[in-house]
Amino acid sequence: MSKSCDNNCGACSEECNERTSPINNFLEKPHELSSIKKVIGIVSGKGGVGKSLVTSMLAVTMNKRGYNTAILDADITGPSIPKAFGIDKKAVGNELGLLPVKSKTGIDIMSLNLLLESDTDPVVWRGPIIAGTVKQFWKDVIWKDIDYMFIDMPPGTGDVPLTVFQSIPVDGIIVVTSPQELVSMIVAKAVKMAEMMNIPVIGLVENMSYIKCPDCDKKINVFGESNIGAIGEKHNIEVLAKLPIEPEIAQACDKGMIEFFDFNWLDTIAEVLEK
Ligand SMILES: Nc1ncnc2c1ncn2[C@@H]1O[C@H](COP(=O)(O)OP(=O)(O)OP(=O)(O)O)[C@@H](O)[C@H]1O
Repeated sequence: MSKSCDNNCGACSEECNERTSPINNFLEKPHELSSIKKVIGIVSGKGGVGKSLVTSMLAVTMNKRGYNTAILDADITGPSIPKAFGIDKKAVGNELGLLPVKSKTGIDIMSLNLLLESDTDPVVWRGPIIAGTVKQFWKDVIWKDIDYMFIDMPPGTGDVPLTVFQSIPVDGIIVVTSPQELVSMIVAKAVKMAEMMNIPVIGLVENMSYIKCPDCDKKINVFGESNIGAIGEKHNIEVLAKLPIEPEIAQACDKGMIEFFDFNWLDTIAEVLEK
């Protein structure tokens, strides 16, 4: 029994001998026509560190390896996935459910921007509506024969990520950080949240880790020496990738060409996922 036990088993997630009622299970079933083998959440402690970019690149990496891949864009108020893939057509539905839009290389994508009339319309919604929309992307969209689904999570550890973790059976999370963040605190928070939700942390990705000198190929740590390795060790989590600051990445995203950008930074993650 936990030291702080107040005998309210209904509101507690700890398994113990004194438990009087089962742990609450808020998991939602996917659409009956969906088939999704693995669900990976991409999280970050704050916005703008490259979470959507890593989500897109992971989907591209797995798709190139021959897997049926999908992206559920749960970043409802800042959906940037359709732009990176240059998708301008809208998602449509039929009497059975909503259909994801296929990218040029065949990645299934659902994002609020694929449903809004104009992708510049702001989403001024309260938390429960946003969380409800994410649940609908899971329950009402027909995700056919998906080997790997990547969820671009909203940044932070607030209400919406919590609902996503409770309602979607996430197999593991990948934490994206950047060196200028308060990495140690951010990673600790993400790891603790994952522990509370019983979700394994697959590994860490350090984005904007360095720039490569165009003349001599030397790696320059713009934000100083990274201590992501030590932080990973402290929490027993592997650092799976370090991405450089690369203007061509930003350009590929801006032009909607991320699928055709040549990179291999995430191959280690692909191998871990395949295992
Ligand atoms: N390594 C990089 N090199 C160059 N540009 C990058 C890199 N990582 C991200 N960017 C650019 O930075 C911007 C923000 O990235 P992104 O949208 O992936 O962040 P995010 O963490 O998902 O943000 P938010 O959660 O606020 O939506 C994008 O324009 C992206 O193209």
